[in-house]
Amino acid sequence: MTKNNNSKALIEARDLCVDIKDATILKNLNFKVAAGEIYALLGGNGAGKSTTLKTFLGFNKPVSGNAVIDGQEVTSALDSVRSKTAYLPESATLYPHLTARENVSYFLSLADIKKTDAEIDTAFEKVALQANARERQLQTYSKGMRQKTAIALALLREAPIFFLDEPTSGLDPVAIDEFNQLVSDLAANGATILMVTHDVYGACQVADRIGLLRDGELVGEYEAPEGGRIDTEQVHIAFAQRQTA
Ligand SMILES: Nc1ncnc2c1ncn2[C@@H]1O[C@H](COP(=O)(O)OP(=O)(O)OP(=O)(O)O)[C@@H](O)[C@H]1O
Repeated sequence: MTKNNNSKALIEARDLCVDIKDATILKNLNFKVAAGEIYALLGGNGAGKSTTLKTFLGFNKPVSGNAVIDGQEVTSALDSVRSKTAYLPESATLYPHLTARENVSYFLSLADIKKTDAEIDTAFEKVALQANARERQLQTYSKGMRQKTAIALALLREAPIFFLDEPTSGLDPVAIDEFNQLVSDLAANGATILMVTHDVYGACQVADRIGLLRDGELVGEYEAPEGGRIDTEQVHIAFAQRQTA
């Protein structure tokens, strides 16, 4: 896999340093995610995954270095950057008492985006959200179905860049496979995806590249071979060593 070699970087950490309450959390973080690439930032508890995501979402201001999205520094071009990005938190922040269709329509109207019912149905079809579920309140949904709704919304917003926070935690194995397929399809259609996770196996299944994060530093990068996957055992060993080093 060499997607990243020729494509423009849409997500980039450049010598990124972030402090939280006087503690240095991210230490000179450098990585690039190319257009159409799936990059998994893998790390144990407290490694700095959420801090990295929050920095790219504009909630943390770097003390030095840059978080750059599509060539723009996040903190100085927040509105522009946010219009290009979709964020899927660990628990989707949609309204439980609204149906999937109502949720999507409501959030689109907030963003002043007009879509027809047919276009909304096309998005639901792309994420394989069954027709008979679309008019049900989200409080009756599984986590996998809520994620599908959130991704359908992102597709309708035409956001080309996705940030996924522990996307497969709490999903059963079938839902994980389905989700990974959906993420691969998104990337195949041009989406750029940064996911943070502590799931070595899941990251190796879906990512084009993995960055191993430990104690706020990138300590290794792994790339899938052309047409293949990143070797789970190699990453698992490195992950375990890094945890105990
Ligand atoms: N609001 C905060 N106040 C104090 N320390 C914080 C705060 N947020 C994060 N930290 C610290 O920053 C470090 C990185 O946390 P972060 O949440 O980014 O890690 P993570 O890799 O996402 O971990 P997890 O997998 O447990 O969610 C940790 O040591 C954490 O205690």
